[in-house]
Amino acid sequence: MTKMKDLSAYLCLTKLDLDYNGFSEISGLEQCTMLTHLSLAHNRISRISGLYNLPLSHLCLRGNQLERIEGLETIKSLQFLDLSLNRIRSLSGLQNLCILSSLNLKKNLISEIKECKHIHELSLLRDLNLLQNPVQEQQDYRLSVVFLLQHLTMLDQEKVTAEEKVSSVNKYDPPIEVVAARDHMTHLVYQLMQPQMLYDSTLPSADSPYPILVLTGPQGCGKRELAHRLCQDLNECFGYGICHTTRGPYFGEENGIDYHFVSEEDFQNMIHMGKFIQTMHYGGHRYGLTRDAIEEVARDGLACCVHMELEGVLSLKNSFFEPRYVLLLPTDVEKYTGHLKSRSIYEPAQIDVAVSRIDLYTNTIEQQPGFFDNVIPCDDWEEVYPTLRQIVKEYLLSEELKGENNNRADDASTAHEPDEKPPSPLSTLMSHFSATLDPSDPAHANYFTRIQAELSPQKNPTELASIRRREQLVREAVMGKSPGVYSLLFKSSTQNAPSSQQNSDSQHLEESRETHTKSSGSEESHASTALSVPTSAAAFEEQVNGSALGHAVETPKDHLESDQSANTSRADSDHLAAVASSPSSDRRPGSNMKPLLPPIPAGRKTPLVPSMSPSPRGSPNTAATEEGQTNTEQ
Ligand SMILES: Nc1ncnc2c1ncn2[C@@H]1O[C@H](COP(=O)(O)OP(=O)(O)OP(=O)(O)O)[C@@H](O)[C@H]1O
Repeated sequence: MTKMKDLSAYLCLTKLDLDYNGFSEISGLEQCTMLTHLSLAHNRISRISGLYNLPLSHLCLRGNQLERIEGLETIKSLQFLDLSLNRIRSLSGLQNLCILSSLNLKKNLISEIKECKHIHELSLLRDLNLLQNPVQEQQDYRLSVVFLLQHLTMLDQEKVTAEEKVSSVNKYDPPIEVVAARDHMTHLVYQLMQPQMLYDSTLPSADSPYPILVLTGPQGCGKRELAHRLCQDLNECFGYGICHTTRGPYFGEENGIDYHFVSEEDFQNMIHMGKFIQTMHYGGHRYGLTRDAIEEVARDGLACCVHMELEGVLSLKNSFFEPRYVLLLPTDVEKYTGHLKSRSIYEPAQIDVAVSRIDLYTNTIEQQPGFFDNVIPCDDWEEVYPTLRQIVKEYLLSEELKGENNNRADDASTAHEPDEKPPSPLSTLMSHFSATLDPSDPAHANYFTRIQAELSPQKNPTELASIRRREQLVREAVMGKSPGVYSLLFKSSTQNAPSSQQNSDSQHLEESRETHTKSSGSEESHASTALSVPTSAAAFEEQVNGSALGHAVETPKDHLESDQSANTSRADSDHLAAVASSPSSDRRPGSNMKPLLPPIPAGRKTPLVPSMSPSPRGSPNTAATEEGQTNTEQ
């Protein structure tokens, strides 16, 4: 048949199959108000019409000459639609079919993934077939469609798996945790590809994490100013960690003070050089915290204070650092918006983003109690800084007091208890940084596993030797026989700044070679060296020489002498430093062999091979020697 007949007389008709005819038009069905199933497959229909208000639930127009989807808007009851084997290019025309659950568009001419936007709102759509359409050639076609149509359970006759759904979301709209994990992974991989360095300055104590204070919160909440102010105010304790950014400086900002302003290309290169600990995209620019930025502060014997957005915090939480996080949260949106406007540097869209991100922070507080160590509402600018200062002071003071008590206790009784250690400002900060962690919190599991490992009685002979030596010196200090070495160590002075592995190595060599040479030495050198713990490499040397335990029982006098000897003439020191840093030097048996991984003191998360190559910041070895510094071994 080539023309449809008038079927008005069949009012109760529910199913009609007219496949394989020659119809070019749909007609004669207007009165069939009970018709739910209609099949007109393999005809010559080029336009959908004549179906107005029919109660169809199943419609098949397979194998016709359709070029567009039209005339279906009023068929609200449609659930199964087969338009396969046509010439359809767009999915427009389907958007009103709110209970559509199955759509077959196999063998059509759909070429763009973006066509899915027309069926994006069809929340009951479960089965979509786009097989043999040009769109299949598009890169990541399946993942993109799964992402755009998240209710689908079947795509192209294949089940959509849960893994596919998760992957698609992680690819196209990753949650911030995923972004942070990827960011961390990227930097870790690039870092591992570099010659490895031991960053002694961030490990002033093997027992505590290096203290970092992170001020976080939405853009323009004042955290940067607060960080600067805190570092000025408590400059005995904190140094400002300068991040890198690809954005240009605002008026009044200075390179190397507010940020290191770098080009996109430089930033990218730095990523590839494994410089960053974390990075983040914000407002079309990149921001990142480098290992060197932290090192710079740590070498001054200070805790590092940085500011960053939530994504940065998440990324940092994946790293081996264990900062304290203080959230500065605007609670009065109007006031916050007003403040952002008054800065006159933000576009309205930027302000909207910043304001909308408040929810990110509040949700995090609600969903992950304890995620931030402290939350300070930052609506009242007069009050914020004193509050922050108070919190930080409380950390410091309470720990200082605790430290004093420990000292006294040490004095009175711990001469026989070598496990007690007196605190230093930085170490008290560190101990506080670790003191309030909750062991039941999975976020801190890693930390506690590590602490557990550190508390383990199984220490190797070298570690024992190191611990005993420190304890001995501490007892001396407490009894007034030597200066308060712990308090001297972390003062903001270059004299006490810890040094690199290579430098420590050379120092140790110097000590070991001149242990019995008496020469005059300054107090600083004594203080600094007295605190030393053998470096891994030095420990290795001790082991090679079979003298690790010998060191363990060496007397304080030996120490004094070796410390003094460490401060011998600069020429000697330079020479030894050069020898120590020279890969070909014959400084210990087997030193001409491939470097062997020495034992790592407990508490180090990353086993690092001491590098013979100069540090990116210039050879700390040389620098330290030039400054006539003595070394603090870790
Ligand atoms: N390394 C980093 N990682 C994550 N976020 C960062 C980092 N460095 C800076 N940020 C944050 O990126 C956002 C944009 O920084 P930018 O300096 O451009 O903003 P701002 O307008 O000066 O606001 P603010 O006063 O909060 O710094 C700020 O919230 C800032 O704290």
